[in-house]
Amino acid sequence: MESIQLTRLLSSSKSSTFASPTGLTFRPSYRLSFDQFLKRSLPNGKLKVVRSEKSGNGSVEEQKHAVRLDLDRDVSGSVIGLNLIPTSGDHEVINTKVYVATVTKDKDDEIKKEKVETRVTYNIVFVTAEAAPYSKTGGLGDVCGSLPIQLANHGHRVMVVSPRYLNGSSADENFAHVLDANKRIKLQCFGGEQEIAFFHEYREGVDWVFVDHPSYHRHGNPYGDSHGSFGDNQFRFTLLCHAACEAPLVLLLGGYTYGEKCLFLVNDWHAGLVPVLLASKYRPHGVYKDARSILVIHNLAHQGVEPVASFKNLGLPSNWYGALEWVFPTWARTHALDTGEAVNILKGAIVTADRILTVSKGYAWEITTVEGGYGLHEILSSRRAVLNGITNGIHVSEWDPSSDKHIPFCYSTSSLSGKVQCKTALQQELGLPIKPDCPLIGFIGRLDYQKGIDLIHWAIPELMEADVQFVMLGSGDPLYENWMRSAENTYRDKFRGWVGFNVPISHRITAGCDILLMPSRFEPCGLNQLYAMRYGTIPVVHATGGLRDTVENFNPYAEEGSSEGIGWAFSPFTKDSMLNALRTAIRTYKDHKSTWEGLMRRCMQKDFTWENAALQYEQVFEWAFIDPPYIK
Ligand SMILES: Nc1ncnc2c1ncn2[C@@H]1O[C@H](COP(=O)(O)OP(=O)(O)O[C@H]2O[C@H](CO)[C@@H](O)[C@H](O)[C@H]2O)[C@@H](O)[C@H]1O
Repeated sequence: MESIQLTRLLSSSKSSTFASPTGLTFRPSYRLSFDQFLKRSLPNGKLKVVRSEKSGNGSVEEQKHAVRLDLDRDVSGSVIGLNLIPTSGDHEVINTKVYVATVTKDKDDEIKKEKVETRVTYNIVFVTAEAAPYSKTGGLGDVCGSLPIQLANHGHRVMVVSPRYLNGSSADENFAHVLDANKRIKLQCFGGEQEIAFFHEYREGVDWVFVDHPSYHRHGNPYGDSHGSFGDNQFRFTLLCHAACEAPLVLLLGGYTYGEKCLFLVNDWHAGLVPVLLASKYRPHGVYKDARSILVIHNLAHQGVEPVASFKNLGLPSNWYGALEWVFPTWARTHALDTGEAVNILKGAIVTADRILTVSKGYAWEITTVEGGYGLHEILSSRRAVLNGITNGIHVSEWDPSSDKHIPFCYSTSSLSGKVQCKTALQQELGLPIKPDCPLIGFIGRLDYQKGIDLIHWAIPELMEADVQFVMLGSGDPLYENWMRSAENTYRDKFRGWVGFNVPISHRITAGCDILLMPSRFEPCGLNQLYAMRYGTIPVVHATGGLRDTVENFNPYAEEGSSEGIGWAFSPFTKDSMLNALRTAIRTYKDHKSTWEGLMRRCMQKDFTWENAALQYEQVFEWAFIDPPYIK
């Protein structure tokens, strides 16, 4: 069987940068390598046929992206078609409407199936404090490391801008293939000119762009070290935002810039100055008039709040203070003379971005409530018309029990035996008694207030009375790190606490455990429960935000025993409610083996690919460009 893609350029969508059709350009899908393109004109002269053969494992082969489609004209000068040619030099790309037809042929060359879909492609610029595998402290890194690749697979031109962190550890190896882009620029902020350099790697169809500055080179993680958060984080992420606004204008990637008509996807407060800069610094000078920005909120608890005096450092016109202005309620002030005034970067992004997204539908609603809005619920409610929730996907090839290189035995729905082997191997690795039938419960995550770690702390004495084993992997609050160490001594045969951040171990725990516990106080989406399900590990979660959206409660008595549930979502947020859910899960595991296997299979069959989410993102992109910029 071979697959042929027909790509036809029909029209530009709102090509305001290029007044006449002669300016139309199209950047072909990154899924196809240049050498695989076969140019063919159809009789009407307007259709080009592009042929692609994928490699055996379905992966993409070598890609060259300095490619331009030039216009074919008839003698009168009218456009009649397109030519595909290699190109170099500065070249602006605008949005195009691409009709993609997939035709499947059998060996006798008979057409069996034809599927035609319309896609508008965009120049997308992610701005983020972390992007895996280069940098990751949590789910933000996962999302910004995988969603861009999916969008590039859909034919969009995608750049991800994040800092080039170097901390002198083996993690620096993650940047081994990142090269100096030979572009230094000076940014106006913090009382003078700050010089930064751009680095770049083109990988999996995405331009990974890194902002380099000495303040990104230090021990610790992207935000802090063992002494706490870095004191100059506002400076470090202000640089990121200024640099990200310049990158589409100044960086020649694959021979041409991204240009002004791009879509900024601004992730969390670290990137929050981008929409404020677009509105205050660029648009008044006629730049980025056709760009749009979408704020993606992964965690509202962190807002980038600093003293008012720091406003002058941000490189914003002074009359824009109001956008970032923030006054703490009286109860949150520290002393009688504290006026509560501050600058809040996330708030600035909420009031200037064209649209707002969060990482699940449930969380999109929660942040408009007093309980979930962290003081921003009223502002967020006022923008409800442009606020949407899209549940994250996961990197399904990185998290795949049938091929995971971090786990000792692979398995799949058709052969589950590897799972119990992963479990006994994990028990052995952790020095726990090897008991294949003893329910093994896992927790992976940051040890902080959000993750409900206090609930686990209070529940452990009761839980340890049952015939169970418990393993925790996490770092964060030193109080809980020390508690994990001491609990190991108290429950030698039942409890293990691994303090640290370790990706291979997180895979082994995900595969080896029977149950994954996530008692998060709030959870915008949550990825660990999705990874767990893919590995047939049943989630027990607090029914909040994305956890409630993704973990359908299993009720053995519902629907005459054929409940489609895939885990347990407990509520309210109390120790007893969590223990009840865990006891039900443990009982089901021990006494109802076939029910448990059904749960495992249903979990593993769930579709958490990025494909689903990417289509929803594309819908929101379209809406963003239908409306004029929120702040003109
Ligand atoms: N000690 C450790 N060792 C190894 N790996 C570890 C680890 N601790 C955590 N991880 C990994 O970090 C990621 C955590 O992702 P989550 O989505 O669960 O939470 P996080 O709160 O960071 O993300 C925020 O952003 C994401 C993305 O939008 C939202 O899903 C989430 O709700 C929101 O709080 C997972 O890949 C997990 O395996």
